[in-house]
Amino acid sequence: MDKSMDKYLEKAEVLIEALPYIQRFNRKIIVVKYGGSAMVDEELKRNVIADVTLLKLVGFKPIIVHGGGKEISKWVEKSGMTPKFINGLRVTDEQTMEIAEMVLNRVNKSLVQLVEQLGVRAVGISGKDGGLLNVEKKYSDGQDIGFVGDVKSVNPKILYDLLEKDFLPIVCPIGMDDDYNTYNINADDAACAIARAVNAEKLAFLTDIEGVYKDPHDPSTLISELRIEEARGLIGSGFIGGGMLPKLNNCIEAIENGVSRVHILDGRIPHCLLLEIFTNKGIGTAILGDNESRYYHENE
Ligand SMILES: Nc1ncnc2c1ncn2[C@@H]1O[C@H](COP(=O)(O)OP(=O)(O)O)[C@@H](O)[C@H]1O
Ligand SMILES: CC(=O)N[C@@H](CCC(=O)OP(=O)(O)O)C(=O)O
Repeated sequence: MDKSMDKYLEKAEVLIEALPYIQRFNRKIIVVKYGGSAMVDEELKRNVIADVTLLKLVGFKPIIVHGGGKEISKWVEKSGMTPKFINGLRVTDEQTMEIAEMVLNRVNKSLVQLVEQLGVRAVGISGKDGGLLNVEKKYSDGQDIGFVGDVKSVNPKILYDLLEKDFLPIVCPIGMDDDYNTYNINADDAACAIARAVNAEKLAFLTDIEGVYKDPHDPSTLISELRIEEARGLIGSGFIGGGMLPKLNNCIEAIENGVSRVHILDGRIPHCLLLEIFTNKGIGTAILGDNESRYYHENE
């Protein structure tokens, strides 16, 4: 055969490899938590949005829940304040809350714009819309951290309505309490609560590290499959720190509450979402229930 045909054959093989996954996830909800470095770099941002748009176009029902912590910190500093975090959560006074809401809404609409440019209808909402995220004030180890919300309940009706009308929902992590006060929610917490409420088939956290390491100082200890009990053990061992701690706790909570598979992916790798979903190998760390494998079986 003509040598020049090889690269086309390779492309065809990639598509064939994707076929069972396209069938498996047809009409299934996939929640993508988008944050960290992949949000700051414009090219990576376009890649992530292109991937999610492709998922939508091949028949999945993706929902994006985004962060924007780095952008919020930039504007907090521009306002002459110093960003402050306790256990990974932003200490959010009234002025910081105002900045966070403005920044997150702006980020939200910029993501809508990118999706729309690719020809898919997107709707950007916050947890305030349609009563999506109802919160109560959160304390961190008993400390008052201001307007930080703990998700108490999720009303997913607005998401189901948007999905039914074929929109791609894009959600920013702001919510209200019973008295209609505005709260800042950690985007991982918001994504986990939403994935649980809609019984998502998959929850993927795009972050700025390869996945979970047994030892964060040794990249050769990257974990490909992590079962809930092992994850608890790792947390107990003290090897999980920083923002990975709440992330992993959210992963455990999601699996225990009906989300089938949870993934921590390196958002710095172009098209990490497609590589995880459409290839037999998968990447990053998959967090699984006790009897699950990260690879799907023919008879599942
Ligand atoms: N065992 C570990 N494995 C992987 N990452 C870890 C581990 N312990 C701590 N971390 C830190 O957690 C960070 C990811 O959390 P975070 O910065 O909150 O992500 P994001 O901003 O995407 O939500 C990594 O960049 C890493 O520095
Ligand atoms: C309470 C709290 O910490 N809220 C976060 C919300 C944004 C976020 O989580 O953004 P990333 O996912 O990009 O980190 C914050 O203010 O930074």
